[in-house]
Amino acid sequence: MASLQHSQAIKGAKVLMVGAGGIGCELLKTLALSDFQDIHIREDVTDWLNYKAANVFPVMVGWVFIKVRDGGDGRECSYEMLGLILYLIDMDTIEVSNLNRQFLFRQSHVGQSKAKVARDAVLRFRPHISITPYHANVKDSNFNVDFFKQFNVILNGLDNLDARRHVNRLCLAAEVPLVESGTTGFLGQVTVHVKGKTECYECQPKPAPKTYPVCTITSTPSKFVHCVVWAKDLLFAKLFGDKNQDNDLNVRSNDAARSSKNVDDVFEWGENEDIEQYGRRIYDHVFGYNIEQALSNEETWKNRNKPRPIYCRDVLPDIMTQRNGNNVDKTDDLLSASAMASLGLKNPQDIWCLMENTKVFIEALKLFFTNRRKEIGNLSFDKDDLLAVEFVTAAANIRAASFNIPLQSLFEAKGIAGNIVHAVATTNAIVAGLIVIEAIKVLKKDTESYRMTYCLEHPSKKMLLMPVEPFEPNKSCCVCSETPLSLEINTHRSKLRDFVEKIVKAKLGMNSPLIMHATALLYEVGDDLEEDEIANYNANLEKVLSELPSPVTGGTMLTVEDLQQEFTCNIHIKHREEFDEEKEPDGMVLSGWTQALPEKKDAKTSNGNGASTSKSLPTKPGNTEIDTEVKEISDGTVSPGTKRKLSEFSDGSPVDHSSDVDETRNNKKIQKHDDEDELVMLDHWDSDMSKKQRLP
Ligand SMILES: Nc1ncnc2c1ncn2[C@@H]1O[C@H](COP(=O)(O)OP(=O)(O)OP(=O)(O)O)[C@@H](O)[C@H]1O
Ligand SMILES: [Zn+2]
Repeated sequence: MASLQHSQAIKGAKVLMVGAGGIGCELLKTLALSDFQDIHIREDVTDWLNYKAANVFPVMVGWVFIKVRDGGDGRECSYEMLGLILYLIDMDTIEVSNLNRQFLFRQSHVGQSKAKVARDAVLRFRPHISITPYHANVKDSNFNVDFFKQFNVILNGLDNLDARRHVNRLCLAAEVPLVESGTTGFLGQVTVHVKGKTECYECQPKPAPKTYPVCTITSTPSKFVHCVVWAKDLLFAKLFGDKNQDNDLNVRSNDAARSSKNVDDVFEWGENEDIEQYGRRIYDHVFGYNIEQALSNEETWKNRNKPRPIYCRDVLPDIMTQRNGNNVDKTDDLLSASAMASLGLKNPQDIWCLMENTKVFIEALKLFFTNRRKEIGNLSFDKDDLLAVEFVTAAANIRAASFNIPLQSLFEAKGIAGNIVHAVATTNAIVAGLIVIEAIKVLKKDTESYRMTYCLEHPSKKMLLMPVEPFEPNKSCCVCSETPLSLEINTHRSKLRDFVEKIVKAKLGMNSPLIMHATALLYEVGDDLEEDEIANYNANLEKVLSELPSPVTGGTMLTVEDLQQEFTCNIHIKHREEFDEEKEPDGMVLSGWTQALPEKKDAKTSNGNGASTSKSLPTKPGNTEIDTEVKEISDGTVSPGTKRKLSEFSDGSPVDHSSDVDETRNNKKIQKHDDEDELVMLDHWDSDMSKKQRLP
């Protein structure tokens, strides 16, 4: 399989891998094992592969290889490593949660750099390979365009849009090809991006994450996910997060008896208040009093089932320490870190009853306030923080009980709260194989054979993979073309800070922005700035646009630049007075697409190793056949974002996004910002792009 051509292409290649997580570890192993000279595989494996479909075979490099090594039947299996030079960047250390998903890591590695451990693990079976690990963020300034220029190809195994966009821009600036990848459960994809030849990673918009109207979260939940969003973004944030953050929870109580003297904010912990008392008071406020308040608004419940208020004393009359006994040994790390452990609840897949949820709620709150007091005020929900997950699960379940919504286990709630689609190791292995295949084509400069390949969940016609010829660059992409963007904004009300935070950083993904109006520099970030410059820029941040030293008004063209990313963007400003709070929560609307359909190309599809198949993809937009939408996969990876007809390739089942969770706060809808995974799109891209048919 590994032809001389392949070997020569790999020989001496200098490759940068970004990310040593689920895909990254597979990729590192597959890369290290890929450069074999000769391979004989067991017949049963060959049969299986032939049966499954020829196009699956090449992408199973890693998988097959392991099979061969494990179960060899005496046939020869030889390979020889050539001079592959690998650089590997990952900013993370290994956590317990990585162990069962990333096969290179062991318990003893917890706390160590992922990049270094991954390197060491691979060196054990490929000692001659050169792997340079960086325990660092790829957005650090030392990984600049010059750093990127030294590589023949960049391979991404990342899990968030922000880092992906950053790498995309550096690859464009350095003119180095990028092989991008992502998986979600059984779904996966690998795409190739070569400047000027194919679309860049940002040529196609990313579908907007699901958002929920504020009132659904605060008043009328109808699904468990609504309860989780409430528990995580409102209650958890209110109790343990930044006190200055806006929060839609009702913090006032007219019930003087229950709120004692804290009538202004019932969430304030009273000085002499026992922690369990405090927990019970919060419980009664959010699950009892607030529900009664909501019920008093008759109009809301005309066509809905009424919730029932729940008070702690009705579910759990006794003080918990008495019930548990005082036998909890607080010196035991686990008992003090987990409410479940402390209460003797073992199976995370069990669905707790209301009383158990109430106990977990009170116990988790107690543990936060007794053992993690210093963190309070700075916490944000982290799916890997067990105590936080326990608290959110319990709170979501109690709310669900109140609204007559079926309760869920901690395992389920964690998946929803953390926006987790459980990883499937085989998908990662397949995707890693696909990355290597595309990387080899890139190294061979075999442009014609590049394929974007999508792993489908439901194979049909014996195909698991859908390879598609890459698209040409999108002429209206603001990243790889110079098409200006347009921004509707109230120039008399919005401050420069709003523009920087909501547009330049959040939407354009710039790290170190510089903002210019004609020749006037309005804002800049950098280590080498003088103090007076910093003061000046800080003062500008607080000014409304029309009152800046060089006023920004309707008709102004702003230039925004990120020097590290070598990315420049012109933004045409349009003044607009009013914005719809629900639909345009940022109070500004950025648009960029000229709506032109990408140029048509011949509808060539092929199998993963370049041979073509007889299947062709749909030819007309608005095809009346049932389309399956292949879209953003939740860990920030992107599949076409447009409709493709998959019916010839799959059974047409839609991609399941049920676990995509979004947040709601600040009296408005906001987009999901999972700890790693932010999916952002420019306003109005979605509606138009969802109609586009990229395939000719
Ligand atoms: N900006 C960045 N710089 C360097 N590495 C990054 C950056 N952003 C993400 N990564 C790395 O990319 C990897 C993505 O891998 P993966 O999706 O498997 O996530 P994980 O954290 O390993 O697992 P999980 O998210 O399932 O807990 C992670 O190891 C993460 O540290
Ligand atoms: Zn582009």
